[in-house]
Amino acid sequence: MSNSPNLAVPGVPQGPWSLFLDIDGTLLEHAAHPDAVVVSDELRTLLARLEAQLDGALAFITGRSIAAVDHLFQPLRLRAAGLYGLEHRLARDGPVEAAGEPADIAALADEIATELDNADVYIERKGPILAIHTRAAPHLLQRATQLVEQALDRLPAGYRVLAGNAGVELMPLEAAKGAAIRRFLQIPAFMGRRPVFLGDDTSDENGFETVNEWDGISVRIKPQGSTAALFGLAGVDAALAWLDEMSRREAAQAAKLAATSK
Ligand SMILES: O=P(O)(O)OC[C@H]1O[C@H](O[C@H]2O[C@H](CO)[C@@H](O)[C@H](O)[C@H]2O)[C@H](O)[C@@H](O)[C@@H]1O
Repeated sequence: MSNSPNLAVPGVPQGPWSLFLDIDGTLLEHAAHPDAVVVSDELRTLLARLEAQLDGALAFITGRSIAAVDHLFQPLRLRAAGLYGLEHRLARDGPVEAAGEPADIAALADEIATELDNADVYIERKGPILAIHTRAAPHLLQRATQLVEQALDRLPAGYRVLAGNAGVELMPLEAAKGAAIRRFLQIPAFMGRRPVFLGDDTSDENGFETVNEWDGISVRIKPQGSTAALFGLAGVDAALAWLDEMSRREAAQAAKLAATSK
C-alpha cells in the first residue's frame, strides 16, 4: 500500500495489454443522482475504438448492474462485470449472467426506505446489492450506515457493508472486483495480455491488488490516502486524456506495422 497522493502517471503498456475500467468517478464525473451522469459521444467513440484496437480485451468492472451500464452507454455494449462481479457478460454480444433480488434484501430495502423517509436519499436496488445514496442528504450517511450494519446480524452470513462514494452499500461477500478481473483474465480474448485497471474508489482497491499480482498496471484516479495502485491520474479528464493517448499510440503502431508489411 502506498500512501502517496502523488503517484506517477502510468507509462505506455509494452506488448499486448488488456483494459479494465471502473465507470463512476473514473470515466464519468459524479452527479447528484446515479441516473444524472452524462456519457458523451466522444467517450462512446473512444471506448469502441480502444475495444477494437485491443482485439476485444476491454471490460467495464463496475458496481452498477450491466442493465444500467447498457442503458447509459447505449448503443455501445461492451464486455462487463456488473454488481462488483456478481454479473458478467464475458462475450461482447453474449448473454448476461444476472443476479436476482433475494427476499430478505427486498424486505430490508423497504424497511430502510421507511426508516430514512427522505426524498433526498436514493435507495438503489440492485438484486443482491443494496446501495443507499446520501449525496443529496450527507447528514443521513451515518444513520444509513448504522441501519445496514445492524441488518448484517439479521441476514444470513455472507454479507458485508462497503462505504461507497457518498453512500453505503450492502453486498454479498463474493462481490469483489478482483475476482471479476480474474475471471476475464482466464478467457481467450484476455489471455497473455498485461492487465491495466483504472478505478477511483475503495471498491477498486481489490482490483488493483489483483492487477498487481498479474504484473499489470493499476491506476487510481484522484488518489487520496493509501492505495494499492501503483500509478495515479488527477481526475476523470486526466483518465480520458490518458486513454485517448493510448488509443492514438495503438493507431500509430498499427499504421507502422501495416507500412512495414507492404
Ligand atoms: O464501480 P463504479 O462504476 O464506480 O460504480 C460505483 C457506484 O456508482 C454509482 O454511484 C456513484 O455514482 C453516482 C453518479 O455519480 C453518484 O450519484 C453516487 O453518489 C455514487 O455512489 C452507482 O449508482 C452505484 O450503483 C455503483 O455501485
